[in-house]
Amino acid sequence: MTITPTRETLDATIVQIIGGHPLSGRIPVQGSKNIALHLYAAALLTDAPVVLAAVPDIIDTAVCAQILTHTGATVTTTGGRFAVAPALATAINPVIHPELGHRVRTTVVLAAAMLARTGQVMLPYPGGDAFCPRLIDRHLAAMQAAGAEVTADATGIRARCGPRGLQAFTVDVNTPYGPSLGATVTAMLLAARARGSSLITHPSIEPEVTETARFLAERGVAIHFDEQGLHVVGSEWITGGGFTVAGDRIEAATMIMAAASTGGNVHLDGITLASIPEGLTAALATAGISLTDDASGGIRSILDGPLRAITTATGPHPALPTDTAPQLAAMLTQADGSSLIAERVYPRRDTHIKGLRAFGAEISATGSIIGVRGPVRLRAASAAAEDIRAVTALLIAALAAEGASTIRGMYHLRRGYGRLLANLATLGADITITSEAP
Ligand SMILES: CC(=O)N[C@H]1[C@@H](OP(=O)(O)OP(=O)(O)OC[C@H]2O[C@@H](n3ccc(=O)[nH]c3=O)[C@H](O)[C@@H]2O)O[C@H](CO)[C@@H](O)[C@@H]1O
Ligand SMILES: C=C(OP(=O)(O)O)C(=O)O
Repeated sequence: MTITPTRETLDATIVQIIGGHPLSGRIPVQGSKNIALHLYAAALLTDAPVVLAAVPDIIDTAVCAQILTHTGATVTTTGGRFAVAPALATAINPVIHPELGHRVRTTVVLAAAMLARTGQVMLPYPGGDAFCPRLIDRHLAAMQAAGAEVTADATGIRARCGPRGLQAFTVDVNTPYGPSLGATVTAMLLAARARGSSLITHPSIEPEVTETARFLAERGVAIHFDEQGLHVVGSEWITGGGFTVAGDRIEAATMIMAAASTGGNVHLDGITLASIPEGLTAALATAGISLTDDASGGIRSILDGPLRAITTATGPHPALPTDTAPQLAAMLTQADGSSLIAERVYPRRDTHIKGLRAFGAEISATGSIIGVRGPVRLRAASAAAEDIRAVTALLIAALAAEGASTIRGMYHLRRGYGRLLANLATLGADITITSEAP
């Protein structure tokens, strides 16, 4: 199956940036990558067609759409609208396409939806960014708790329920790094179809979880959070209808930090301050960037002088999102003083460091603590990265550096950002996209 532009085309793409121009202006924020991907899985649970609006035009949504098609669902994507009509339970092909499933992180969540609909599923090991081992034991524990027998071998995982189908269950989705976002959604989708009332303890409260819960609740699933956890009463019929994907808080953070790294401010449409996690707002405020809701819609970033060094830590929502830490490190190369970012969601997430050093950044990793010394006058460089947020960290460094830099790794960028380069150009970035000769 071919997703366009192809991986080969994107791997051969080189982005040249002539840095040193302050970025300012007004641009739209896309629908959230990670919320959309979990809603694609939730849509597989429904008994009537679903239309998702504001889906981002990225590789991961295209891959997930093809995974859904492979299960027998009818899907169409037009201009940010994703329409899906799942196959009847008896006609679902309970196999996640091995190659496609190995490309995205939500494979195991999609598999949970198929298990919930058909009582069985086969899936490859999930993909997504490979910055460190990313365990799925809590997802599999939820499947087992719901009554499935789960077996795994080198090629993938198989889960199968007995003749009684899914039963109500209790599962704990906590991990040594905090509640698992993905496993909370996996458990929630299983519970939405299990017979009886289930309890998910220590649930994640990331927007991916609360938006998927809202999607299910609007479709008739009884679901609520209390001090015990997340309660879900299984439903025999889950209706369809429309739902809008919330704005991408990680893309918003990326644009704010890119602009601030060049001394500029942005006005972002399609998102409000309520969608920005408190930990992110606080970290930006300490660095000298305040965010406000604008009367005309969207949010504005306002830099109150030279950037300042900060000490901060990533963590589960509403703390600073781990998916913004690489971009933050790039921005802090321009801040006055020594900054520290403690990574608390993944034991190591430091794939951006090597590339940032190529620009002359003074950056170190000691265990899970990233140290950045600034302000450094970055020099133009050629650099590549192999995951979404590491690539955006390099783009930020190139925008702040004097002269012409080249960045590679556009497959990873397009996995999560639909129009980032075009938006940066709108803000005044000097960007040329070329392709390496074959
Ligand atoms: C597609 C998507 O939405 N991806 C996001 C999702 O990933 P994802 O859902 O994979 O992240 P999790 O919240 O599950 O993982 C967080 C931490 O828990 C550990 N863990 C997770 C599951 C498990 O069964 N056992 C276990 O130990 C992981 O190794 C990791 O250290 O949340 C991450 C944390 O906010 C984000 O960085 C990703 O962008
Ligand atoms: C790590 C990320 O995504 P994924 O989980 O899809 O790899 C991310 O969005 O930063």
